[in-house]
Amino acid sequence: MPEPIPYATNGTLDATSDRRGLDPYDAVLLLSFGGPERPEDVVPFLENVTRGRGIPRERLVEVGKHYYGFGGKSPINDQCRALLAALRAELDGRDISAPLFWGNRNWEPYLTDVARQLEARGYRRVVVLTTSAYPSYSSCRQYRENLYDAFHDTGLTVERIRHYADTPGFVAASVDATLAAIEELAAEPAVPRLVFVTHSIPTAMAETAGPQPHSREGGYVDWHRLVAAEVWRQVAAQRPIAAEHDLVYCSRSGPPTQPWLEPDINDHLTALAEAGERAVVAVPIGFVSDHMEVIFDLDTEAAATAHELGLGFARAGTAGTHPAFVRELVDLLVERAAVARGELVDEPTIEGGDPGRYACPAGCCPNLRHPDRPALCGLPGAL
Ligand SMILES: CC1=C(CCC(=O)O)c2cc3nc(cc4[nH]c(cc5[nH]c(cc1n2)c(C)c5CCC(=O)O)c(CCC(=O)O)c4C)C(CCC(=O)O)=C3C
Ligand SMILES: [Fe+2]
Repeated sequence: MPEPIPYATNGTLDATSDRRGLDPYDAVLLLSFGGPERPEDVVPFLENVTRGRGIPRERLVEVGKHYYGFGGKSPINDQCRALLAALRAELDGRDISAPLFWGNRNWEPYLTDVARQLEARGYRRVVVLTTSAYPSYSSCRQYRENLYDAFHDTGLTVERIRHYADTPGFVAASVDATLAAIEELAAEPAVPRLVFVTHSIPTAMAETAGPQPHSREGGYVDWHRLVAAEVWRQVAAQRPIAAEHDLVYCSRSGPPTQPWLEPDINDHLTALAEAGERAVVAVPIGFVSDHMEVIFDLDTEAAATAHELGLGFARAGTAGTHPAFVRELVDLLVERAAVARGELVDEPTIEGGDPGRYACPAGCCPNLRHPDRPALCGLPGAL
């Protein structure tokens, strides 16, 4: 027997074993960002993430401190393990025995290693779901480039589910989490204002994000605005909240000369306090789990800013392993398999949502530095 593949969720290790339910796929792959597990991992992890990305050294020192402040361990890998367990249970509950594997772009278990293991075991066709819900270079094409790097010299076919931020299950998880955060502010006399938060990206990346048509702000921002408005609408139907809501950003990096999406959450909290707002709920719709950006940029930094300003502050959870989200992801896998079999499918989204793409058109979310870098999961012949 060859070595077992780490992180196979059901012990089914070769492609000829039982793999019912997602035909024609013989395996599912959860693809995530990765994060350090111990202090010695922090520097090599940051080097992996930022190789060739032009991030100033001071920013790296600063981000390293965020990790060391949490013992050198990011929560993201444990969150992936929890998501794998939840997905396995949901798949089993639907009698889908296709094996589920896990690989990361920037840390162990590395995607490249998993790709080789799958090839060695005779897998042929894999469906991928990423822990990244929106279109943009950083949140979509960069994952597709890394899939190319890992799989292009294997015999495997790799396909992926569509973008899922605007699906009912992702939104339901965020609505529940926002209601829970509002409860935490119950002692505040003022009605809270919902401040939606996502990862800032360079404006040049934002303006070219996502398939056409999109507004001048680009597909990344458009998708967030739609999701934010829908979460606000569903929460407002159940609790008194402020009529206005906002979309703001965290985790800016890059050189100061390069424009990134604004406002930063800390600046925005200051502006809200000055305008007389008394309480806010930060809703991190841009993230799928409570990883380092969430526990540092929001729970540590933004919470401290709010405290200094005398602003009531609570942070809603991310989708994580919320049952509605886990069910949605499995629905999307089942839907993707039906598409691969050539069947017609519904593509559920929230009102006004874009169903996203199974395969990206040419030039979608372009790599602005290296436009010719190959990527998987595109339309045939499209770069
Ligand atoms: C859109 C987006 C998401 C959301 C979508 C998705 O989830 O994919 C995301 C997620 C994440 N980003 C993460 C970590 C980092 N991102 C960095 C740098 C960057 N992120 C960018 C964008 C995004 N990033 C960009 C444009 C850069 C600049 C450099 C470049 O152009 O590539 C850096 C370098 C240092 C810094 O500058 O901050 C680090 C350490 C972690 C792991 C957290 C953990 O460990 O718990 C996660 C989930
Ligand atoms: Fe990032």
